[in-house]
Amino acid sequence: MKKALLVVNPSSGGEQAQEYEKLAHQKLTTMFDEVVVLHTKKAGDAKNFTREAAVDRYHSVFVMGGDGTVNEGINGIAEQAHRPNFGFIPLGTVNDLARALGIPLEPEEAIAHLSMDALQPLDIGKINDQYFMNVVAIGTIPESINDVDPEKKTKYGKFAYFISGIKQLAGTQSYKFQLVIDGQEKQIESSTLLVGLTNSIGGFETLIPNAKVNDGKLHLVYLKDTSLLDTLKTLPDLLKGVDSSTDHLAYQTCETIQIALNEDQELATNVDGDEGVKLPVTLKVLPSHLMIYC
Ligand SMILES: Nc1ncnc2c1ncn2[C@@H]1O[C@H](COP(=O)(O)OP(=O)(O)OP(=O)(O)O)[C@@H](O)[C@H]1O
Repeated sequence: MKKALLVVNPSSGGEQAQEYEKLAHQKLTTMFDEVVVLHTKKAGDAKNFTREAAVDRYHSVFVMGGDGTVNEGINGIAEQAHRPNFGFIPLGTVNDLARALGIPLEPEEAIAHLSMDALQPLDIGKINDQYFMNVVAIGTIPESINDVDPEKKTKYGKFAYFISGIKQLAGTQSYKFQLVIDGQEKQIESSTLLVGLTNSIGGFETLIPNAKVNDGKLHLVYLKDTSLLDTLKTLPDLLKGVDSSTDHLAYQTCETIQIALNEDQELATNVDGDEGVKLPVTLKVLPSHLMIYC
């Protein structure tokens, strides 16, 4: 008997949230013998619900919500011996994983698009004890995103991130990072460093065009900037999409990376759009760790 769990974040999806839930439930009942629906009430619920479903050996788990809910859903199953197939209906403002997988951004279309046969392996990343599916960002611009008021983020979406990033540029500060990339030590100075798993970062779908969802690689991009003028020089290269190092940006792929600050400073990471752990961090890729409905 095939059993599925649908986790719904009722705070995502606006006025039509209930209608989307009804449609998703109807669709899943055509695919599975039993469908259990659970609603989140707070941060951490989606992770707990999917973890319990993995322990109970569900065939598949689905989440409806923004990238935060998708990240939690993945964190719930990533460490389990039995990992149910994972699916999601994007209801957020950024939806990077949906963009990377070509899942329709329109919820009704995404629901109609779900099929038992449309499954593919997905790489996920691990940062210290936590999992991510899109990006770990560190430095001046990500710090400013960590400070965006969650209500504004929901209301203005990508635009809020953009404005906060631009505002922060005025006070660009570079950091001296100590990196160990696949065992090789490297000292760099940069305002902003990204480790991506997919081509879509912060809603910009062509930022790392070569990053495929199951290429078994982490994609490291960092700005070679130490002043506002340097930062501005990186923008055309960033907007074009990063597929090689330039005078202003560095790009390389790897499987593991350790990131620490050289000096005695505190810096938090941003993991899949939400504030994450502080440096130092160790990141690694878990190739094809999950099967995802796409
Ligand atoms: N019932 C609820 N009411 C209010 N907030 C909730 C509820 N359930 C979960 N949450 C919060 O929603 C967060 C996740 O939101 P998520 O990122 O999925 O949606 P979003 O903010 O609409 O999307 P995006 O960030 O892409 O715009 C959780 O971390 C939790 O804090």
